[in-house]
Amino acid sequence: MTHDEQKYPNPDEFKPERFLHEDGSLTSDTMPLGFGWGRRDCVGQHLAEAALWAVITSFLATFSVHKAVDENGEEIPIIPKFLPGIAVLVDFPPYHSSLLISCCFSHPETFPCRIVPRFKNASVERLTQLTGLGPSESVNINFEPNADIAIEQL
Ligand code: HEM
Repeated sequence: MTHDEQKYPNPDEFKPERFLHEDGSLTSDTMPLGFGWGRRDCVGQHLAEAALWAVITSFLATFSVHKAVDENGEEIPIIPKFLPGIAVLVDFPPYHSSLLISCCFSHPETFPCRIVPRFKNASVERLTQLTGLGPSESVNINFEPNADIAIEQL
């Protein structure tokens, strides 16, 4: 269902822009299938979506992600490869019983990348605060969108 070519052309391609209008605003397609449907659908859906939104947007506001570079400074191309994995969903009586076992190419193979802070002169502690994952404290650092500092150099 999530690979319906009518709705999602080239469904195996990673294209987050599928879910954006031309002006960059989000479409109403929230792809809710992963949470089930009907009277036993996931009660944690809204919490899970809000938490993921907060984590991912905080991360992307703080860091940019780039291809890794080799010893000659050339970008290493990413060839997406996926590995099979098993997802099991079991539902118990008396409500209804079902067993779904899904085996598909669901896990991306690891690949090298470069995670670059968007802020100049920021320590790991300050960047952690900015993601909202560390202790909060007022921070005052220069915003520099193109700062090219690899995180391992901090
Ligand atoms: C990305 C995160 C999550 C995914 C993909 C997910 C997915 C699912 C799915 C597929 C079901 C079964 C729906 C069905 O039987 O049709 C389910 C049920 C459930 N989920 Fe989640 N879930 C997530 C996060 C959470 C969280 C954060 C909570 C709790 C805070 C939660 C609590 C539950 C509960 C209690 C049920 C059983 C509902 C029932 O049987 O009436 N889930 N979830």
